[in-house]
Amino acid sequence: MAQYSRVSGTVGLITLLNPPVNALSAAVRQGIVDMMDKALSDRKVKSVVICGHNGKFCGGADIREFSSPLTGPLLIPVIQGVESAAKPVVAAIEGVALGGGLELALGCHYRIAHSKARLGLPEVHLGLLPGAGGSQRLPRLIGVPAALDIITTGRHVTAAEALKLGLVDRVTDRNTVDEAVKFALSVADQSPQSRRISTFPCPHHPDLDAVFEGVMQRVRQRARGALAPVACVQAVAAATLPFAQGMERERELMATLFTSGQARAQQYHFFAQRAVGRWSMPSGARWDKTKPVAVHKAMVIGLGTMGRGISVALVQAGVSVVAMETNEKQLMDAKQAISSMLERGAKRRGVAPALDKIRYSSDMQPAADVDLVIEAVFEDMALKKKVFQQLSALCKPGTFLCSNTSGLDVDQLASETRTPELVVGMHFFAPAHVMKLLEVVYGSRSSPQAVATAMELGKQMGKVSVAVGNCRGFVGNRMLKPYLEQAFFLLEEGATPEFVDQVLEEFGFAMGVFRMSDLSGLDVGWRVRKADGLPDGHSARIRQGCRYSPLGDLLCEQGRFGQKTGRGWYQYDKPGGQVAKPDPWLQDFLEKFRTQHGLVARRIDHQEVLERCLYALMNEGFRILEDGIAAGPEDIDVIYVLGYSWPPHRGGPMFYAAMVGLKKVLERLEHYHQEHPDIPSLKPCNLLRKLVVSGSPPVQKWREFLQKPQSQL
Ligand SMILES: CC/C=C\C/C=C/C(=O)SCCNC(=O)CCNC(=O)[C@H](O)C(C)(C)COP(=O)(O)OP(=O)(O)OC[C@H]1O[C@@H](n2cnc3c(N)ncnc32)[C@H](O)[C@@H]1OP(=O)(O)O
Repeated sequence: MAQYSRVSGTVGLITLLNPPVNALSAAVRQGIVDMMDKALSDRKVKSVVICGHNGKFCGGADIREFSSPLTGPLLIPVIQGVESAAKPVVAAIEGVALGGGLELALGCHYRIAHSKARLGLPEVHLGLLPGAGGSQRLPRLIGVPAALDIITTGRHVTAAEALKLGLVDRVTDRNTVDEAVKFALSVADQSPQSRRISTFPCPHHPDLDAVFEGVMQRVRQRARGALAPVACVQAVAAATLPFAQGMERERELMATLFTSGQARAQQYHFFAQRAVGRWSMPSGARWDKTKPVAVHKAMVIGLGTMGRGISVALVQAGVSVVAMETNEKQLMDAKQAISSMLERGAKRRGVAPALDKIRYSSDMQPAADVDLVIEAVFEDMALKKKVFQQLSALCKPGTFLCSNTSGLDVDQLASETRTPELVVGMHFFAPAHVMKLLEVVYGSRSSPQAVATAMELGKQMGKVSVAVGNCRGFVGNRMLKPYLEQAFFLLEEGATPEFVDQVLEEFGFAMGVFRMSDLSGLDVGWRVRKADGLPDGHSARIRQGCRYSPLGDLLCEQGRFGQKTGRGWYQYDKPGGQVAKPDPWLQDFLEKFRTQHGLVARRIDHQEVLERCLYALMNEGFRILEDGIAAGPEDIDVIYVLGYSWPPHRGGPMFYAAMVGLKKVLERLEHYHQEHPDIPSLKPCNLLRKLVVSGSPPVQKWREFLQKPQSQL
């Protein structure tokens, strides 16, 4: 809804009221219409101010309403009503003006923003475009290139930048509503006619065609098959037409996006990112019943790539850090690398680098005086255990002990300490100061407070933290295993790395499975597999009675560790080179391998690559839910979109399974399992069967079919 009052004698003040972000629900839209009528019919009122309740102008259209039939007045005529008002209307922008919120502000005749306000049109992240006139008014106000940038990236603009761009008329550090009221008084006698953006011509640009062409090319490259970014460019292109025609084009494009599965997927992802914050543990402990401990000082042990990124992320979150590394050369290199990362980050954010927040050590002693330790040494259980033993002896009571591990048993590490309840896994993703995902892994003895503290620290570091149970590979890497496995089997059966990667990249992954393996290094998984004992000789393709592909191991034996060695599944021009080229050596190697093992190469098509890789991965996701390692499908989907480059416009693997149809996924898995009975990951899991028998409920209902989560090893 919206509230109305008359202030300073002649200013009608309309306050949008829909906590927490004053989203433009049907009631708010109706409120704007009613309160505008009131202000316009009140003869004492000479000008109007629109503001938002509780320091937030407006977070945009109410996204929750998108999934049900529309009620109440439409946003476009509501904004047109504001723009065509005969009395000047001023938007008082505090907090955020996003999406429909900014579109409403663009319908006002003046915009006053608080210096800390953020403005933007982030609809592209929801699979949409600014469809309430935003794609037509913004370019008219600030020009096509700036509008294209804001609309296609969906980025938030600071008040300072907004002023520079001409998006707002004034920025203030004072009370924004008071300033807007003063401003409204000063313009009360002026006609709003010349301030209606819809009447502006689109500003001239010497080579608009080249601008659109360049942006469209960039957008298509980045979009990975997403429709919205392309539609955003098309909508802005229509701003060169008369306003009414541009609006019609905006409407057509919006209608296509609105009904697309992509918009549904991206809106699901929006809410899933928020849902994972409401974590729970097998004991019943929950996010809203557990208070995290504030972390002021932390120690990072091991300054390889991960330790450096973690240190930077902690410092940027305002935490004092002791960064520790025993190897002198590594320590020196890390100091330099961390300082320059901090300097670059500070420059980007327009602040001073917090170099004084970090100090370095070559021994463990400072651990005695910190609130939390993140161990980030090499992924080796014996080494990590030793570190945890030392920490247990050194740390003051109450210090949280966290391991940055990508899949090792957190319970084993905890058992090396006197305080297993204070031990959790914190699985960061490289580069740790950039990637948004954090898996927080609770062991069987982790206390709710340890989990709450790690979750909150992750949030403070700008991450989306997902609490997961303890099992090999946790959620992300556990699901990666059957996916990789299928890719290897497909090579054995006749596919090439280039073809498999092409299919997966067309699906929307940033990189296919083989390019990704080359980038992360083939030796990492090899070392883990060797520790488990590799099969050899005639049994090379069988492990524990099941089909096993030794291809990755054989490549590593040849010193082909991927991009860093210049050779892996592809060849590169030099070690560390970035351009992957098909390698004739590999082709020859695969042919010899097939001959040696009596395999006959067959033609493998696009559908088989997609189904075998993705359905095996999804099947493992169902198992993870069944085992209680993830509390719900949203947790898995957030992990895959934010950590494993799953395309956001496909929602995540569990959402995608529901989109494809659970029945179809089940049937295809049954088919492939019949063809390959020696591959257990293709055997459909019970939860999938149960969901199909129950009529394939939507993903939002799956939690009702899950057992209480529990830690399983
Ligand atoms: C017919 C269509 C016509 C016109 C086109 C217009 C389209 C749009 O406007 S689409 C919406 C565009 N706006 C956005 O994308 C903004 C989305 N929100 C955010 O980015 C953030 O929430 C925020 C920056 C506004 C605030 O961030 P923060 O303080 O970190 O809070 P949360 O993100 O946790 O959000 C709190 C709470 O509010 C819910 N919420 C936020 N925005 C919306 C919204 N636009 N509609 C509905 N609900 C919203 C959010 O889900 C949180 O609630 P839950 O924890 O219960 O999920």
